[in-house]
Amino acid sequence: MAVSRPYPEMPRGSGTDLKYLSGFGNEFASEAIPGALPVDQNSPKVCPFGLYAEQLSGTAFTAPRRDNQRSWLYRLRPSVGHDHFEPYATPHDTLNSDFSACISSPNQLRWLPFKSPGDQHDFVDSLFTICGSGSASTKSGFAIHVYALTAGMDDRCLANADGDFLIVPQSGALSIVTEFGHLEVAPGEICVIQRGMRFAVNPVQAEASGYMLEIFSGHFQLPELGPIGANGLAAARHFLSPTAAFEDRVSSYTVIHKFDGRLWGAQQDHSPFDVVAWHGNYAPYKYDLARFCPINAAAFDHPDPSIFTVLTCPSTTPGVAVADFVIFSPRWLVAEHTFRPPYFHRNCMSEFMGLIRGAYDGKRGGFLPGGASLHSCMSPHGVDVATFEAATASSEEPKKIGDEALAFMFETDLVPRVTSHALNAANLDRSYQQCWKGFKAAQIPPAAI
Ligand SMILES: O=C(O)Cc1cc(O)ccc1O
Ligand SMILES: [Fe+2]
Repeated sequence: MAVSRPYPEMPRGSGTDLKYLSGFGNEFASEAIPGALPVDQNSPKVCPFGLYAEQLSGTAFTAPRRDNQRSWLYRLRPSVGHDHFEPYATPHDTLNSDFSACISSPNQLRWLPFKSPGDQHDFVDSLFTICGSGSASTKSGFAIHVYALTAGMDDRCLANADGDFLIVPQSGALSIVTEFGHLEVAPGEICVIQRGMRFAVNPVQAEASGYMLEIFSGHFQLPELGPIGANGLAAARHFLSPTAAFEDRVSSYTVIHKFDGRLWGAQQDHSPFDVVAWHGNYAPYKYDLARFCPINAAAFDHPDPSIFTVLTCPSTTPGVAVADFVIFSPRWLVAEHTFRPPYFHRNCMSEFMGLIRGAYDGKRGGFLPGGASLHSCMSPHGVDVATFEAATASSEEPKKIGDEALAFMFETDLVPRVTSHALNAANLDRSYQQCWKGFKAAQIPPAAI
């Protein structure tokens, strides 16, 4: 059994003793100081210790009860206590939320591992958008970014008014400070920081890099399980939200605010992480992908990858996602008389893939940890020649895709447009097509014609 850590989450070897609240979408309550949380009501005339009550709404006030998300934060000072927002420039200008001027390419695209830009930079300054669709201002669409940071955010934080971030670390653990408390997220884990929440990302070691999906509409939810039943895939209890933690620190602090695709910065004279207690169902969370319980074919044929969906952001069309987060994690392949790797196909959805570690069973070479591929709507793709030949000659024995392999896919119904800096990047694999050259044509015997 790969997962042997005690439950709930215990300290993770980096000197932290973080405690988490478990469950997906629960009504949580947490206080860093006993008695800080008003119990009978949300807005007392005077809050305990003179704290300020503030609501953070993640859905419209009138959203149906089952979808409604909001939390109440009890803080040392109201979050409005900052100076004017001024435009905030990043050194490389590689963050996009408007894709109208970007190019949608039918070409199969692949990138070798993304490297950090070289100079010292933090999470925000390192953001590099690869592709996306729609726009933040219409609250529709998504963006896919990579990050590669070599510095902490010091006295700076980010809040994204444009949507939710799903962060997928690839190398280096992240220590994430949020208004709700602290999260530590290592490669093999993911975290979600929703719209509006202030947070700061710091590397636990010297560097960290990874991928990030941003959705401009809605929120992630667990996929329906249908005939699978009540259990399987990601279990709600394995999602972990932080416990309240605060600092009362006077400092020259910059609040960076991403709004309608642009970054703005405002100064304030204190840390924004001053929430002493909170309650509600709108809170960041993390999830250890090792806890995912995959379902797979037990007799024959290759199922569609939707069986590996961890989280989905639904569109308004039933069964169709703005974006799904899907993983290809350790599991047994046992299907008989079956081509076991991913089949050749053309998909009405678009597929962005990344590799956290190891090798992906659909590609023998070229798809590397920290790299990425994009197969857009109806662009044909599938295994390379070497993988095809090995799979058609392989034995019928059960085969384990072991702990060393972990790939993921962001699958979207929208058409991704690729930024010019991603299309012109030095690490774009300009010979990707070559991996599909050399398939021998099937031969129909003349007698069969
Ligand atoms: O293209 C890919 O590698 C992703 C994928 C995996 C799979 O098992 C079936 C279909 C599919 O698109
Ligand atoms: Fe695919």
